[in-house]
Amino acid sequence: MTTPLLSLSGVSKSYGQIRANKAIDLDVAPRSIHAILGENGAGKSTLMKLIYGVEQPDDGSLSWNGEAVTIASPAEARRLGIGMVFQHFSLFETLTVVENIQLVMPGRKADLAERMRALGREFGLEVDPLAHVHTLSVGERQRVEIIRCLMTDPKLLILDEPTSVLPPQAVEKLFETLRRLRDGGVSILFISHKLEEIRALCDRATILRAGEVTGHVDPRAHDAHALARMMIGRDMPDPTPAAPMDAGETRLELIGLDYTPDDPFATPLAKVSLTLRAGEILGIAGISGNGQNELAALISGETQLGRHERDRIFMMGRDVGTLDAAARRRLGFAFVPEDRLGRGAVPDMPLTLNGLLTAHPLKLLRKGLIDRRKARIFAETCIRDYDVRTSGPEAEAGALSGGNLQKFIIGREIMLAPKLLFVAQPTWGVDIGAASDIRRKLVRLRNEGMAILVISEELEELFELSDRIQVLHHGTLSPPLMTRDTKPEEIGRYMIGLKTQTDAPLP
Ligand SMILES: Nc1ncnc2c1ncn2[C@@H]1O[C@H](COP(=O)(O)OP(=O)(O)OP(=O)(O)O)[C@@H](O)[C@H]1O
Repeated sequence: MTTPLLSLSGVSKSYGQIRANKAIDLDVAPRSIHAILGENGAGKSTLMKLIYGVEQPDDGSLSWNGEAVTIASPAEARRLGIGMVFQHFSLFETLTVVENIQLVMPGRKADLAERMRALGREFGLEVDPLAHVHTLSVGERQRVEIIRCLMTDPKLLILDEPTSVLPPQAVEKLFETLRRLRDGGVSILFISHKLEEIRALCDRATILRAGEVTGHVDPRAHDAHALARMMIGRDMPDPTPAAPMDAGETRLELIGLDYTPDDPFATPLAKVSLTLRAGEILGIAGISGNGQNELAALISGETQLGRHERDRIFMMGRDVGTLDAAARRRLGFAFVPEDRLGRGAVPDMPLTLNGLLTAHPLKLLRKGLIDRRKARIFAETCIRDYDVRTSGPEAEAGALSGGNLQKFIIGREIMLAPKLLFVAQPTWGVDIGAASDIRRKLVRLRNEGMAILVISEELEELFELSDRIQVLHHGTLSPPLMTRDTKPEEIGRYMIGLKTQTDAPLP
């Protein structure tokens, strides 16, 4: 048997009472693409942090090419030949690509640019080294991050949910790159919740459940259902069907909304119109960076229109364009932002107080003071009903795994029983079991008469959820398309701009 490139034996890590990794054994073979699979909170990120030297194991040992090692820091990991591409990019927008590389790597600009181009050609990672980062698409930024790692000549590359930020075309390209890297002698550890992707890409998979390894398998030999069962220990439920509904009252209306942001890197919006009624889910498709953030800020009230701008944004029949977020919430509006830790929650506050952030109108305050008992019951209910895996309501939001925090925030907003719910990327980073629960809940709420607006980059998700879909491209919105009469390819044509706002939808 060939010596594994990396081998973990009996590795454990606890955070206080939580045993995030329990006696993990893992061998990563040379020249392999190895998936790490598991529900939210199963311990995947913790394991990667141990391998990259961000955290130290409490117990167990690691070996690299057959020799025992201690990886005391990320710098040490890089010296060994371990690179990590993070989910959140860490590039400076106003610098060029090569200037960003220069920050972490010695060398003349011209030489670095040449090495970048050579790596780009070899691995299909084309990016112009002289381009400013703010002009790059998400896919290109990710390529820069990967190139930056490759310049240190790693033998093992760790990618934490790299596809969650990419449009479908870019995913295929990334896979091509990863296969070439493997063939060139690099091993890859790949974390993803998307089982079909793992089956298409990876030669091996290790499955974690509640911090423990529950299996090492060849993912190509099992279908997605079987993998899901190993991960969550049960079968996936079927989706809830949408009940036929009569058109209800209009709860959200945008009429010819134009918006020119102050930020030169933001996307202006032009003539955006949509109507959303009670008992309906409207999906907004599109590749990120086409105005999603700007539109979300205008609808949520984070951005307000100038005083002279009237009759552009209506909620529950009221002109709300100039109202702030709190005033819109008082009308029965609730919002789950895409950015969970920045806008959705305060990381170093316990869940009880994070619940209060938006749920205080549910009489969780008494004479201006927090009613601790009620606030606690609210957080406990949310944790129970939305299957948030955490030590309890006093846990800090920042200590939850990404997917579990998402479940808490969605639960908190739904518990407000809003008339109009707006969810950006409802299942980002959420495992497949929890994602299907969230979708079923949204459809049930729609069946009960809630109006729901969903922004998502995942077409499959929008097709499962939405009654109608509109596509955002370069700050303009396509006409509404009835989901049941529309094929994904047609949405795809709007996504890349082959069809435009003024083209009539197909009959
Ligand atoms: N800094 C921390 N402090 C306390 N608990 C933590 C910390 N980091 C992780 N945990 C806990 O360790 C467990 C494993 O978390 P981890 O982030 O490794 O899961 P994950 O499998 O990567 O989940 P996800 O798919 O949601 O990202 C969770 O219960 C989490 O709450």
